[in-house]
Amino acid sequence: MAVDTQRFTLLRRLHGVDVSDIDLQKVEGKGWGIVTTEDLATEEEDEARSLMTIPHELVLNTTTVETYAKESRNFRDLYEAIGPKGNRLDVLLFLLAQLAGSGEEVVSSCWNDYREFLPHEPFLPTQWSENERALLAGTSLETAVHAKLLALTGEFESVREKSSDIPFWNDLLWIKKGVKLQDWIMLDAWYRSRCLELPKSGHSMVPFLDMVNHSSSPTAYYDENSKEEVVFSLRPGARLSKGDEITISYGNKSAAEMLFSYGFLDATVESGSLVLPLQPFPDDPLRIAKLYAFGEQPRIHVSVDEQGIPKWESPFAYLMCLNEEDGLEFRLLQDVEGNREMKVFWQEEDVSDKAKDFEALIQNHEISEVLKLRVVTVVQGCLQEQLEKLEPSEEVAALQNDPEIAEDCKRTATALRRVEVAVLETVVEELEKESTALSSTESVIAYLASMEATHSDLVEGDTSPGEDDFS
Ligand SMILES: C[S@@+](CC[C@H](N)C(=O)[O-])C[C@H]1O[C@@H](n2cnc3c(N)ncnc32)[C@H](O)[C@@H]1O
Repeated sequence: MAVDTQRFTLLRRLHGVDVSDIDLQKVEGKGWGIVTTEDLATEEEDEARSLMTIPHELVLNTTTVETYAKESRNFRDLYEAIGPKGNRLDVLLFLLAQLAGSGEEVVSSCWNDYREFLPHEPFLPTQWSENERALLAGTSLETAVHAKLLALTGEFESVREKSSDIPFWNDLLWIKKGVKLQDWIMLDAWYRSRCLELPKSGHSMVPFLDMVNHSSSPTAYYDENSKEEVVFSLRPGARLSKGDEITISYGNKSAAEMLFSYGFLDATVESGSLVLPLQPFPDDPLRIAKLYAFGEQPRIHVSVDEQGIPKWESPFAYLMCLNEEDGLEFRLLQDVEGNREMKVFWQEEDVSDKAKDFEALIQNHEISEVLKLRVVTVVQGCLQEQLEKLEPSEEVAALQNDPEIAEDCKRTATALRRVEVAVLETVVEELEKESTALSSTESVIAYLASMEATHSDLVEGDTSPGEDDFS
């Protein structure tokens, strides 16, 4: 048995983690993984067969960090100085304290020792070098990774500034340990790639369970029992031979999300999806009101399922393509106390709580097909623009041949580009069909004819372009 796995076993026993018929092992291309030490089989109707039970005390989330802050005065100083908090930031602070190894007061649970089993080499795109990240140009990850790095830099600066006022942490983190932005990015990568959603404890990091790799056809799952222990069990109907890897599902995520959060693409998945940002028309006088009423970042979701069926969805595109002549109106109403509130009206009806439902709201409009055609055209234009961006530039082609760049980054970036192009091309084709069908409806033909007539009247009557020529 390798020294690493012996140490892992010791640590597991020391912290009361029970296992049966499984062990830790290196798995080709995946780092560590969990494998069976016996042939294992369950029938569909069998009771769940437990493979590992992890005590609740080892679960790391905001509750455990809060408890820990009560016990450790030094950590409490740090914890109270940094805010606002949330599960992720709390856990990152805890891991930062562990990373700094701040002595007796900040040694807790198993995380101090467990850290050595976590990946220290870069594996997420946020950890890639600048040139490696440039390989993502044109993919939906390009802006996501850039935005995440900006956010991480801001967060790190804020932690540094606030902790520098506390002599203990200033000395330990910034003088003795010389913690760098890259360390903070690594802590974020650990959290993102190892955080699970437990049914009772919520988003948590769970040591030992976090050694299980992902598969789209998983053989195991996790749960919490009545003692809030985390139980890792074989799925009903699973059949494994001795030495086979046991896997769970990390969720049904797009290729970009998998690469962003876990650093790999699942080559066995035939379906694909992606999310693109959508901007309102820059010259739309209602654009600010529309963004405000919509209440979240406008996006286009596109996907192609295992059967090759394309789908697209963009609630904002419907709102974006409507204007006052169609019956859309924003009113600022004031209550008796003088508070002002913006309300959205559609054909005189208050639809303020339905700003994401315009696809349904336009159904009964007399020119609903015209309105739908506008949306289809806008979405199609955005997808086509993204397809152009996905054409590998000369710079990307040169980076693909650069021996300094990790092969893994080249491979995954190329695979992501291929998946996104395939999804976009299929959805654009579908939109083309929808556009053709809508363009041949009577209402669209009549509408376009009336537009043309109005245009000709204007041109005929307009002999001298003057101050009113806005063309
Ligand atoms: C929760 S950890 C699993 C344990 C991990 N293999 C390790 O060595 O620590 C998640 C990470 O495992 C790797 N991983 C999990 N499933 C994988 C898969 N199907 N293919 C490639 N890598 C995988 C990725 O690096 C991912 O970020």
